[in-house]
Amino acid sequence: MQAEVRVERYADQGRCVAHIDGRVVFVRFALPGERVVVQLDEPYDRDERFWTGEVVQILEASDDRVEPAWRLAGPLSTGGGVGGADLVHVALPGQIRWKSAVITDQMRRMGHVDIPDVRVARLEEDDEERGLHWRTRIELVADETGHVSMRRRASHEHVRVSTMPLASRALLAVADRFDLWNHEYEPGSIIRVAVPEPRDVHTSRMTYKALAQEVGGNYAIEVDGHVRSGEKRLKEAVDVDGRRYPFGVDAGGFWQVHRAAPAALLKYVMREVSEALSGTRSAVIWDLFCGSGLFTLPLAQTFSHSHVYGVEGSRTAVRGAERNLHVVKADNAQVVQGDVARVLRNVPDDFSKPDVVVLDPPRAGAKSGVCRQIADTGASTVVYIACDSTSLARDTATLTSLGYSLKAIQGFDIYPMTHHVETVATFVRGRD
Ligand SMILES: C[S@@+](CC[C@H](N)C(=O)[O-])C[C@H]1O[C@@H](n2cnc3c(N)ncnc32)[C@H](O)[C@@H]1O
Repeated sequence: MQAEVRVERYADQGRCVAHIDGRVVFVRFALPGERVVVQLDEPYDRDERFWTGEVVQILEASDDRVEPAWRLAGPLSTGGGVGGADLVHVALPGQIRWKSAVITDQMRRMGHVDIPDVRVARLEEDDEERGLHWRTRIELVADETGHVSMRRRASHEHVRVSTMPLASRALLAVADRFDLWNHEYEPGSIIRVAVPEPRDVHTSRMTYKALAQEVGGNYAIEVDGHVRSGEKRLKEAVDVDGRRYPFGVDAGGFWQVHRAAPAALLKYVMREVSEALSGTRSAVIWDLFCGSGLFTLPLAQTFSHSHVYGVEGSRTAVRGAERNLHVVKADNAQVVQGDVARVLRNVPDDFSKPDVVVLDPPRAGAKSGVCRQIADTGASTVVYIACDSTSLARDTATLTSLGYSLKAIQGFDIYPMTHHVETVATFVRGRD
């Protein structure tokens, strides 16, 4: 069924809200203010509280609308549907407005905090690259002929691809060198490519050949979790405030995907922690959900008279973090492997009263139990890095009910062309 609607406002998951006969419809590839024709997703049961659908025709376009720079990721009706870029129809400034509106709305409605519109920062070089070429990691699936492909939404169809416009230029150079797009794999296998960003060159000005040379052996092509080419342990470097932090990261493990995200997030987090600790010579800092130590290592090196207590669930990431700390001789940090909630029940006395807690949980957030454990320590500052603003808003409501107030909040557009956004919220103990 198709229907003509006036699009009203942004919703979650990259969709906008419209109404048909009083019923809510969540519309993909829409923008507020537009008049569009929507194809409703099947089945649209009469008893459903809301329907979902996708724009098939634009009758009145928003000023924020652009021609998708990656057609395959656009609407199904124009040959798209492969996913991975659900805001590809929106100009970059419009994407920022969208993300700011979503974070602000969720924080006000679910977090119950009275805040001005949240600022969302764009990352270095995204303007020049028009929001493309930022992914240092991609995942593809081999289609029935064995070629790399992406799955088309609402179908079992795999679409063979011959590039991936969100992939960094260094990654595309490696793909080119190995003729990834024409290679034949076992049908159904998962191909993951990871290429740390070369740091001392301007990648947009280099040929693929020169870039592949610059990358050298520091890349991984994994098939079903096994490295077929390159290195199992990748070398990442993060430059912040004139200092370079080196990290070894497992090829299949977690690392911030946007090539400029580690530096942007680290710079901001370090500033928040420095402010919180100003005048304190020796402190205890917790880094929960610490991965390979993106925050743990710089915190330990910068606050060398303090003790940093990291907690991480993945054994591989913990081993990586320990090795990373060892390489820079940061012996004032330790990383404990285990579920955060469980580990926090038995923290050694010396570290049980943190001054500052940094936490960077997965999409589901920290949840009320961990928020409570943090609040029970009496930590004066909590720096919460969130990849899901709904979870952040829910945990904000918990933290504020336990005596914290929101001191600062900023978004980072580390996932251009998608509805995803990273948010960093700083909470301090006590009321405003
Ligand atoms: C968003 S990542 C952040 C990692 C790190 N801060 C970074 O930026 O590289 C979340 C991390 O939490 C870990 N994790 C997820 N659930 C966990 C849990 N219940 N307990 C401990 N670690 C967990 C994951 O393995 C992952 O490394």
